[in-house]
Amino acid sequence: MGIVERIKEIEAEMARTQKNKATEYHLGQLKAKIAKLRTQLLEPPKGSSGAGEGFEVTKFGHGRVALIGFPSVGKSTLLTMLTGTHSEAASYEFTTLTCIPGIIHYNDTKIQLLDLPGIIEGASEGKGRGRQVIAVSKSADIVLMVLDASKSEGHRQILTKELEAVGLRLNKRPPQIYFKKKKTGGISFNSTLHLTHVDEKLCYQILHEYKIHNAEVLFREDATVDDLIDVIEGNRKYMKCIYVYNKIDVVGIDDVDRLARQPNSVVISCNMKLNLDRLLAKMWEAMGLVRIYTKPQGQQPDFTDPVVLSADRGGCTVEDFCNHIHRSLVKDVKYVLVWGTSARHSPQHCGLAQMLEDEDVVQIVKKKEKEDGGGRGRFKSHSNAPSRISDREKKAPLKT
Ligand SMILES: Nc1nc2c(ncn2[C@@H]2O[C@H](COP(=O)(O)OP(=O)(O)OP(=O)(O)O)[C@@H](O)[C@H]2O)c(=O)[nH]1
Ligand SMILES: [K+]
Ligand SMILES: [Mg+2]
Repeated sequence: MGIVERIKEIEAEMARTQKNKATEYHLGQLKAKIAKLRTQLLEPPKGSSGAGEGFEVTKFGHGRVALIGFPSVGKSTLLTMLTGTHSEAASYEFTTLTCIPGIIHYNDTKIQLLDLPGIIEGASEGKGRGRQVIAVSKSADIVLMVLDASKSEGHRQILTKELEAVGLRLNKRPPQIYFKKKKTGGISFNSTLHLTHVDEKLCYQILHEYKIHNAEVLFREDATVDDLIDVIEGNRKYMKCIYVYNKIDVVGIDDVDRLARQPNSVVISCNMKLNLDRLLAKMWEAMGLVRIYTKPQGQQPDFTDPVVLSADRGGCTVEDFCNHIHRSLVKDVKYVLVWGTSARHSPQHCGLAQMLEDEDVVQIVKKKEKEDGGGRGRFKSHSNAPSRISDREKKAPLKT
């Protein structure tokens, strides 16, 4: 019997089982069985390479965003509008059959946007090109779930379920459970607060299902069986997702208003170019990118080509900034001067551990060089010491 049939059979058994104190252990065990089967389903078929033909797109730019949604919601239309790339759009379903990348130029950065084939219910079990589409979306930094505003009820839940079935967790953070497998010593189960979903016995059952007999488990929140399974599986990806309700030109204003008020949601119309800038701003915020402008010694900062760091990938300390410029730079750095919101005063002498913030200006002072214009106090004499520069001012050359 195939894995998918096995999963269906267990789900049917769970649906038939009365939910009560006595059966919760059995149900918990069935959930673990399904999670294990789903992980097996995810393993790429023996000998296959990654996501399959037409889906191997190399990463490019400062971040990656994947367009996920049912067929004909407007994904390709949106990519064509936001990037210089044309992706075929048409009213029939499955117009797009491969992954088509475009580049969004935004805030001095390049963000790779991926158009993908529409996915349908059952995608996680391999329906259509679901498995490849979802594999590519897992490689992105954030997901834009594109929905047809005129018929999105239920679609959002279905898509969320399909993505969760392959280990994606949208707009969630990892459960606060400390879990460590041990060589010996049996299972130690502790919690820092009263638990209402999981008790020691259920935890043992779940661990037993994974043939784990020695482990340390500490619940730091009132987590559920699903949370515990997620922690044991350890292969979940926690991603931000923006719900993009497209085609609001064919929807009543009160429905549009209701959709717009939902968290992590944006309402747009590609056809009427409505609200696309708001979508870009929400996307930018979700990406959490940090632009650092370099200021060469004795010169003005270069505002055209920032070093772009990301809190999710690598981090935003002065050290990350130096490593981004080149690996061997860190050892020559005596300290750096920072202007901007992360500095208490401008410029501030900082070390490698200083966390940088978006639009900071950084000047590196190397060990052998002396500082620009003498000591800290004397630097003040340059009235043009850059502080937080607004976009407008950036355009006009700083007075020297
Ligand atoms: N009314 C309206 N129609 C739109 C809008 N955006 C796209 N469409 C239409 O919706 C249809 C589907 O658009 P596509 O961009 O092909 O949708 P898709 O999600 O890429 O479709 P697949 O590639 O098949 O998954 C096309 O006829 C578009 O012209 C919109 O804002 N309003
Ligand atoms: K289409
Ligand atoms: Mg398309």
